[in-house]
Amino acid sequence: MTALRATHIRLGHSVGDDLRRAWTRLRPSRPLDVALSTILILLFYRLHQEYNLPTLSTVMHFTTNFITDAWRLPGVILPGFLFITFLALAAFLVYKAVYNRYFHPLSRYPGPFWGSVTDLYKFYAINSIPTEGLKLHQEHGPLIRLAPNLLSFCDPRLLPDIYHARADKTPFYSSWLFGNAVGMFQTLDNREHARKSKIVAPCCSMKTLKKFEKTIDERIAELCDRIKQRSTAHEAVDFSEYVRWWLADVYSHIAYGEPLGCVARGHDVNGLIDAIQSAYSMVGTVAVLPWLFIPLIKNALLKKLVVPYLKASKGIKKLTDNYENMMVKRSTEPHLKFRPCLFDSLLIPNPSRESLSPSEIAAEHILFTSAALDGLAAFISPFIDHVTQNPSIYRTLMAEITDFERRGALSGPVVSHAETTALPYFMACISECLRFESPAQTILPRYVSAGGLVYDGEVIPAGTEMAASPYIIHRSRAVFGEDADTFRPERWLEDQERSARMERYGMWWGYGTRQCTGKYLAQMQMQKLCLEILRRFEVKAKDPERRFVHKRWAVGMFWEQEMMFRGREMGKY
Ligand code: HEM
Repeated sequence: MTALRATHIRLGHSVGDDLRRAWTRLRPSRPLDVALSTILILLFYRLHQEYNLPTLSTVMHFTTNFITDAWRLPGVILPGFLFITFLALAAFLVYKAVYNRYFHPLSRYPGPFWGSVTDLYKFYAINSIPTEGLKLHQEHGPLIRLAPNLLSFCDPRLLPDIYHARADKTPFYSSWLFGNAVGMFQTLDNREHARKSKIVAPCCSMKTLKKFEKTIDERIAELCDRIKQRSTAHEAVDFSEYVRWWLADVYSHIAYGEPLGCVARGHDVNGLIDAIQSAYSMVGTVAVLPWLFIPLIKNALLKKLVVPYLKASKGIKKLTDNYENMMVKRSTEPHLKFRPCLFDSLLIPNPSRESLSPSEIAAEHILFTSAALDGLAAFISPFIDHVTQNPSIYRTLMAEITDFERRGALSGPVVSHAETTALPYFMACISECLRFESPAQTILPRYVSAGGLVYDGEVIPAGTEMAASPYIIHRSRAVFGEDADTFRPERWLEDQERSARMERYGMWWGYGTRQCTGKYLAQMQMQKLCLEILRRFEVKAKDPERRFVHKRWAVGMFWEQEMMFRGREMGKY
């Protein structure tokens, strides 16, 4: 709250300073500003002439007339009221836009015009940041203003100052609020997050996850069998779709004791994947206009009237239903009752620590279901594409895998997670794909904490939203090299000191204390699956000219990745 209240602190600037600064900004080198301001002034002049409404007293006069004449002129009252409301709203918006553009404490920072006047620019920025944001940073430098109170930064040295343990998230994250509780990811307050993380994070440590490695093996073996069936029939496989089905199955198996059955049945069982993807529209909207949408969806009556008709909320409902059905199944079906599952420890009361409420546990499950699918799908699809489409990378990688097979260093039926980490070139490809693709690629905003932040001699006030996009940070030439725009795994093998620096400033798992909780689960799944696919099959794009459909949402989305697989003989080497 302190951070929020501090948003409008002016840092000792006087009105005179502001006016002078605004005046210096209106110079002919900014023709777009001058043109827009002129249009605005002309528009107001026209309104003034047309409706003869030059002063506040005239507006008051109209208002009182409308009210007193109400009983006589019912046909006029509504249009009149609407007109005045419209006028008041327009005046407020213009005032806000002018304030944001010229008098806001962040007005000195460069950036897109619309970002400097309205929060609505976030609608565009949320998905365009990896491409447009990168260009803006190249043009304007390390800090750009994406919305009146939001600065995007691309200087990796700022990461520890922004993503520190006491930093609060901003309402940008307040999406998916249809339930009564929020998961860790959407928890804004750092203390509240620490409370939840203390309880949930131990479920996701590498040591705990070891017990699910055999479960992952079972699912990998099933997927590879399916792909093999298709490959013997010389049929192309939509790999991106199979990956999503596989991820839904693995998560369900680990979290509830049995797979959903997507890979076996060859479709999105219960429409769960569609449900997750449909929720994105709401995520985007709530993230951009939290002040409008959060009260709306939290209001009991509106929630009843509006929310059931939104496609996104149907998606969330499906996720919740899936969670509830699976929990009922677990408690009633004997073969599931004693199978160990991911969040078992959350359900057992433990006097030595706090517990999560049932709705908080449900929120974590729903969050994990969607994170487990999106983040990993955004990694596995492009990984297989990068390493198989580049002949030199593919040759080097396959030579390494063959060499390890020959030496008996890859066990079966599925390679172990520990074994995957021993292949240096394979691991360099993993790091390079995390860097280059950055599955979570949108901006990840935090409030500047009390006391503000000094950067380049300038004070950025407390309460400012500061955000970095992993995709942009990973293009820093100072950290990742002059060829940061190229996919080149070798960069991870050339110089130990540089590799350590790249690790230190990499934010593929996020940065600081609020890094990805599913990191170890993700690593285990992606390294084992990718290596096993490459080890068992020769992989080619069906049409190298049209390899997939790609959309940059908050995470990268891949569809229609048609690939041809041909069985390799394992153990031949
Ligand atoms: C390649 C795969 C993945 C990538 C690149 C990834 C990336 C990220 C990133 C960048 C964040 C931080 C976002 C922020 O600062 O706001 C994050 C948070 C999170 N991720 Fe992942 N993720 C992946 C897979 C997973 C998986 C498989 C799970 C769980 C099954 C998961 C669960 C979470 C959770 C719970 C958070 C919130 C952490 C918190 O706020 O404390 N992620 N992830």
